[in-house]
Amino acid sequence: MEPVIRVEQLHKAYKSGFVALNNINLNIQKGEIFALLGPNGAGKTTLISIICGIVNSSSGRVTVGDADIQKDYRDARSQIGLVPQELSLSMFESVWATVKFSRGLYGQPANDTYLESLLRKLSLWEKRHERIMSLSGGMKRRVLIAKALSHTPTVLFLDEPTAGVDVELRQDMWSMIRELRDTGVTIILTTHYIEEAEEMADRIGFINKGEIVMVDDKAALMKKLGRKELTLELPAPLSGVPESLANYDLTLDETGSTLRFEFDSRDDANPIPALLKDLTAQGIEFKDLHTRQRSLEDIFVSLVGGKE
Ligand SMILES: Nc1ncnc2c1ncn2[C@@H]1O[C@H](COP(=O)(O)OP(=O)(O)OP(=O)(O)O)[C@@H](O)[C@H]1O
Repeated sequence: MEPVIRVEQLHKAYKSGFVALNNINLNIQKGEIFALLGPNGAGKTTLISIICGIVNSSSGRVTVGDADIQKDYRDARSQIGLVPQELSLSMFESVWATVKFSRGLYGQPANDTYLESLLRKLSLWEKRHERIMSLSGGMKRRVLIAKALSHTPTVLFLDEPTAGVDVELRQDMWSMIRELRDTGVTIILTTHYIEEAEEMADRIGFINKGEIVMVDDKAALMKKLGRKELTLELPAPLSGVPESLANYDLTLDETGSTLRFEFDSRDDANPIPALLKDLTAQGIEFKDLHTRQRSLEDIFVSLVGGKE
């Protein structure tokens, strides 16, 4: 797949001197749903604001398609739709007028046929004559998406699309975003809900303190999530993992008293009995043991944990 967005060595220091982005490199593939996951203040909004041309970078390069966001600003911007975090709508306007006006802002010729199909796709067509103020919160969010897509962009950014929305509306947003992707729009969403990234994304990028700490396919992450960890508390510390146990994925903590064993819980054969037998044969005893499933949250915490 070819990248539709390329971010190279992107650096952002705000006027205060605060470094919000530290040499970010990232490619977004055409047609994917990419979730940018990170805690509050990680730099998610700064990153998408730079790509969308709202905030200037300190250094580095971003291209959308073949357009450089600084040199070919208009071209780059015309390929992007942005759904901001806050509801930013004129409450007295009708749905139709709002969406039509947005398209005009991009200097695009009127295309009522396209706007009709867009409003139908977002289940807004029946509401087109209603004023924004009379719509429910969910419908207002749909109007924001319609505005962002009014100039036929190929890439849609959604900044925290379901922050503060109830469970039902969240499910609704998720299926709508999937439908948009199925029509060929590349989707980039920021979220601090791990569940949202897990549910929606083809790929997930973890950002923390202005750095991309990992980018991976969701499938690869789920494989890691399929892993279980067995922890054995030993009565007497070991100086190292014995050679004869090298074929097990074992790690010893720094005290030598906790032995951890990672294994794939989806394998039919459970490796724990064999390991315990081999430990006994080595004369290694344990006073306690427990297992736990690795979660996306564990992976995230282990990635960002050392950076406090
Ligand atoms: N205009 C600004 N001047 C100085 N610092 C800023 C400015 N805008 C953002 N920051 C700081 O940059 C860091 C990254 O902010 P950003 O909004 O990009 O994070 P975020 O990951 O989107 O967080 P959230 O999930 O809370 O929206 C934060 O520490 C923030 O305080």
